[in-house]
Amino acid sequence: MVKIGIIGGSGVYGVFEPRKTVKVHTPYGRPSAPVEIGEIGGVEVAFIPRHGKNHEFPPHEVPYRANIWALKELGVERVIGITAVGSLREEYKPGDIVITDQFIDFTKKRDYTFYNGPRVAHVSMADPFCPEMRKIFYETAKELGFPVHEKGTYVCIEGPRFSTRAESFMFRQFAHIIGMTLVPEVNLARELGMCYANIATVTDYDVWAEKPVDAQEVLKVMAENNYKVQELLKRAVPRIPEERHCGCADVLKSMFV
Ligand SMILES: CSC[C@H]1O[C@H](OP(=O)(O)O)[C@H](O)[C@@H]1O
Ligand SMILES: Nc1ncnc2[nH]cnc12
Repeated sequence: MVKIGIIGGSGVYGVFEPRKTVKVHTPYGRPSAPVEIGEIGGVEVAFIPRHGKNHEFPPHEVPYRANIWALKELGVERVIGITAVGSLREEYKPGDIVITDQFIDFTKKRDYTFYNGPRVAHVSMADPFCPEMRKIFYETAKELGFPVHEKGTYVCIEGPRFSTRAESFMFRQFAHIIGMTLVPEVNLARELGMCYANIATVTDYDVWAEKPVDAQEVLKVMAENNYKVQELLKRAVPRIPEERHCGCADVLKSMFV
């Protein structure tokens, strides 16, 4: 069984040489791409490029439910989501890594749940990210000498457009970073009792700063910083204990009505 799943974001395609590729069909359709199975530091890992093999799914059309379901079906218990984010604060600089600890949802029309009835669930999202994986990623990034923030609140917008200046000024009152894909990936993982950690790479200052953000810049900076994500995964993934001690799956005991 593959216990660790990685969902790669903009500019992150292939974090290892796949040993095999699996086509998975789910009740929610196909995932963004066939799931690649390979190894990182001797640990078996499954990988899905969130936007598809050729970046064909925009953030609001990513098949989030199929991606999470497919990983669950393969045995994954821990999901690592890699994202490119804009910065809402001076001190979160392009090239920095953020081990996100909270999010605020400004998306508008996605499939947020596996439980649309007759089974109804209200999942707790007070602490959305796995504390065990967050600690490992933060400590490993520091050890590698990468600029890393132990915490950060990610505001997730619907996209695919970037924010207006007025929106950006509003968002920076209460969040540190901004992106378009964390929701509903993180809450869907939790609904299936999986751990989720977010490794965000800052690619730009959002438009509260002088120069408007553009997609080419995001992809260019992400490509330049991709090696940090690769190194971090290589060193951190083998440190993730096989058995979970985090309590992320405990929500399942109390979420059903
Ligand atoms: C290419 S610019 C905007 C795009 O980049 C981020 O993608 P991801 O989170 O998958 O790395 C952002 O959320 C937008 O989808
Ligand atoms: N400034 C930004 N706004 C939204 N999503 C992003 N992804 C990367 N940079 C972004």
